This record gives sequence, C-alpha cells and structure tokens, in this order.
Amino acid sequence: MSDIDTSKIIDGKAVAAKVEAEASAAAQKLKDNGITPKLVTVLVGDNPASQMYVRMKHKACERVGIAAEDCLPPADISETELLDLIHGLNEDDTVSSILVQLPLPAHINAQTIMNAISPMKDPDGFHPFNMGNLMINEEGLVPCTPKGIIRLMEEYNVEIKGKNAVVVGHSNIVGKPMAAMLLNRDATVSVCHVFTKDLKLYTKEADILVVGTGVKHLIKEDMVKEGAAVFDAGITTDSTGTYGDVDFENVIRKASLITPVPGGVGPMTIAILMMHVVKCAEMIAETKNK
Ligand SMILES: Nc1nc(=O)c2c([nH]1)NC[C@@H]1CN(c3ccc(C(=O)N[C@@H](CCC(=O)O)C(=O)O)cc3)C=[N+]21
Repeated sequence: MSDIDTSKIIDGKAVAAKVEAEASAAAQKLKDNGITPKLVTVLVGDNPASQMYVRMKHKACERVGIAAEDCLPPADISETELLDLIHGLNEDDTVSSILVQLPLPAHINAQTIMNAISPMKDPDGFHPFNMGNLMINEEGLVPCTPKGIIRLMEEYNVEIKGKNAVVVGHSNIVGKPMAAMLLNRDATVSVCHVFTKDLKLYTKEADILVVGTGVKHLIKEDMVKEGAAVFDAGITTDSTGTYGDVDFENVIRKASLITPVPGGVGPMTIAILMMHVVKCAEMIAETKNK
C-alpha cells in the first residue's frame, strides 16, 4: 500500500460533483422557465443491488434539484403490462426521463423494453435511435458509463486522437458504446471480450485501457503498458469487499492514470445520468416551443 503514487488516481467523485453542479445549474434555468426536469425510475422486482443503485440515482436527483419518482412493478409483471406502463410514461408531459433498471427478470426481453421508451426520454441512451446516432458520430443521449469515462479523459487531459485504445468487454451498455466514442475521437480501437484468444497481446499495446467485464481483477500488472491510462467500469462486491476488473494496487505501478473502484467510474455514471435527464427536459421544452 505504501508505494502507491496517489497523484495517478483519478478522482471520480470530484469530477462527478463538478458535473452534478453543471446539471444543477442547467436544471435551475429550466425551473426559472417553469419546467421541472423529472426522472421516473422503473424497478421490477426486489433485487437488493438494483434497489441500491436506484436509491443512489434518486439521491443524486435530490442533490441536483431534479424531481424523481419510483415505479415499482412486481417481479411477475408481464412484458405487455410493462410496455403499457412505459407507454403511459411516454405520454405523460410531466415526465422528462424514463429509466428502466437493468437487469430485468428473464421472462421480459430487455431490448423490447428499451425500444419502447421514447428516444427523447431515454437518459440511458439505450434506444436504437440514440445508439445509431452514436455510431454515426452524432452523440446525443449516449450510454452514461462510457460518456462518464470520456469526461474523465477530458478532465485529466488524456489525449485520444491517434492513440491505441483497447476496450475489454463488448456489452451494449459499456464496451460497444465506449468503442464508438473512442472511434468518434479518432483513436485506434480494439475491442476484446470473453472469446478473445490472447487478451494480454492487446492490452499490452493500450495507451488507453477501458475495462467493463464484471470479472474481478481480470487485468493484472503484466498486462498493462507502462504509462497507460486505465479506466475500470467493473464492480464486484463479495464478502471481502468491493473490487474492480483491474488489480488496482499492482496495475497502478504501470499506469500514468487509473480509476479506483469505488470512487472512479461509478459516480460519473450517475452524474452523467443527471446531465441527461436535464437534456431530455430541454429537448422536450424545445419541441413544445416549435
Ligand atoms: N437502466 C440502467 N442504467 C444504468 O445506468 C444501470 C443499470 N440499469 N443497471 C445497473 C448498472 C450499474 N450502475 C451503476 C451506477 C453507479 C455505480 C456507483 O456509483 N458505484 C459506486 C460504489 C457503489 C458500491 O460501493 O457498491 C462507486 O463505484 O464508487 C455503480 C453501478 C448503473 N447501471
């Protein structure tokens, strides 16, 4: 522990506080014009981890000055019933944003639900319209975790253009949108995943390494290039503690910058979500004025 160079540690909490202050100012502007941004979270069932995350999102709304409402359908709600609920929220002019907490129970197709949320009320950026715009470098509402990582790169002056960026994990919520954002900023991007034959071959060449797999301490010191900037979007909690996908205490020796878990990427996800809720409210206000 004693040989850790703390100047390399990215302070996700501090940047998140800055982003939340920006969201708060933008929310206040809307409120001065008679519009209160409002987030409705939809949490199906009673998964304790999901309950904690939703609670954190509501607390953030409170800090920022965004109205928040909790929708708690039972675990056995049918897909059709959930779709009806979302259609109702789409039609409700007082609702600026709809967040359906993932994972959903197995009998519900998550993408079918994401597709039903109005793309203008989609603070997660998971709707195919928003994902498609991301792919063509028209970033509007985009997934919050990769957007938060981009903001951290900006705050810490991590150059992206022309750099070797390696993304480990190819999920729709982290890896794929992260790769698109890095490509939009002219990095050379490799995407590795569970079927990659020789992970280290790629990670060793990364100037920028982003990891989002949910595999505790997947990335070891010998897999990282000297001077790399390392962003850890993984989080695993077990009886011994909370861990990222990166073996932080060892990898920090090689890295020039590194996000801790907790206190790195997680708080940014929530801060960007707040920004997006305000953005949704702004977009709805604009279409009303036309
Ligand atoms: N529709 C939807 N949107 C999401 O954005 C979404 C989701 N579903 N399902 C689950 C994942 C997970 N997620 C996190 C957000 C913040 C932290 C966070 O702030 N974590 C703290 C610590 C929490 C702890 O100590 O366990 C930190 O890293 O410092 C973590 C995880 C959003 N998700």
